[in-house]
Amino acid sequence: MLIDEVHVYSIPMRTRFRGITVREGVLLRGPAGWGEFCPFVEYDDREAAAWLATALEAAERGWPEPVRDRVPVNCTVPAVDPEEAHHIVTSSHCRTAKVKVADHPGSATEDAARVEAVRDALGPGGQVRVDANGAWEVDTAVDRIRQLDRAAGGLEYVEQPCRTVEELAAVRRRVDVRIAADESIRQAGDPLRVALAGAADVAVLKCAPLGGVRRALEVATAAGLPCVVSSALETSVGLAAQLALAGALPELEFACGLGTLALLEGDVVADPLLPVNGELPVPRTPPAPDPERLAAATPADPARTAWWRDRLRRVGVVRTAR
Ligand SMILES: O=C(O)CCC(=O)C1=CC=C[C@@H](O)[C@@H]1C(=O)O
Ligand SMILES: [Mg+2]
Repeated sequence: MLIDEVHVYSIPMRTRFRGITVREGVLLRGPAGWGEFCPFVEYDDREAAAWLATALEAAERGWPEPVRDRVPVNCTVPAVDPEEAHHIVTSSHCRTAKVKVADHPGSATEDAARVEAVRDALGPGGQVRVDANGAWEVDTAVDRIRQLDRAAGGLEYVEQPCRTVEELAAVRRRVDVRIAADESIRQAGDPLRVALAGAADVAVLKCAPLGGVRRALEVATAAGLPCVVSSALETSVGLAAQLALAGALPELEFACGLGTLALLEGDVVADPLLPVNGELPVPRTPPAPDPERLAAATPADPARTAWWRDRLRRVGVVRTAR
């Protein structure tokens, strides 16, 4: 590795999201700039290796040329009450909102109320999409999608309603709403399977778990579906890589899930990648961390810094051994 500087960060989330209340990771500096290594803590070293490849691509090599310089983004609405959902959407100024649903068993009524509030906040011209993170069985998915489609006055798409590709295909045959595959793309190892199985209308790409911008562009070509780039809850350093991917995709039909910095209580750069009028710029190079913000984001517990440094070392070994 050509890395000459490493910083561990820890930033609280504004609202619990994906079961997480604090986001942690490592920032690496190499000859091309800064990269972010932030696999979720439960991932093993093999899975984390793709995240390191993404960080090293940014730090050591840089990204391919973009074909656009701005990307429309959605705001992300966690599993919060309708009032808070309304507030998140209006304060984001985004024209598309992604709403988390199926957060816990028995959430159907709350989900519908949240989606109604989001539609109210957006008005008739906005787009509402939902993400169930694979929580439903096929019959439940069909019922819930119909119910949420009514609550939204029309859904743009539903992301990962069920866990498997076969279930997605079965749901897709029974509902009119588009199906987007997220976990099925990044965990299947064979993104073509999603398209061939007729399982999805949209592919959600996250460059961190796919192993970098170039690798994610190959996945986009292989999938042959319209793509949406979505974040992995990075700081602005990692978000820049996701924006490089969104900027380099030949076609971009939908808003991307890259408005997630608003979910964090802080950031590590002086000019955070927060959407303005529902858009983010496509950076040519990663932004450099700001020393004061970096210092403020240093973990209070030195054991967390040691844990991340050790993880980085282990994953570096796994990656080199491949
Ligand atoms: O797509 C978005 O609007 C935001 C990103 C987002 O929803 C996610 C980021 C990271 C982990 C995932 O559980 C989650 C997702 O399921 O898409
Ligand atoms: Mg998702």
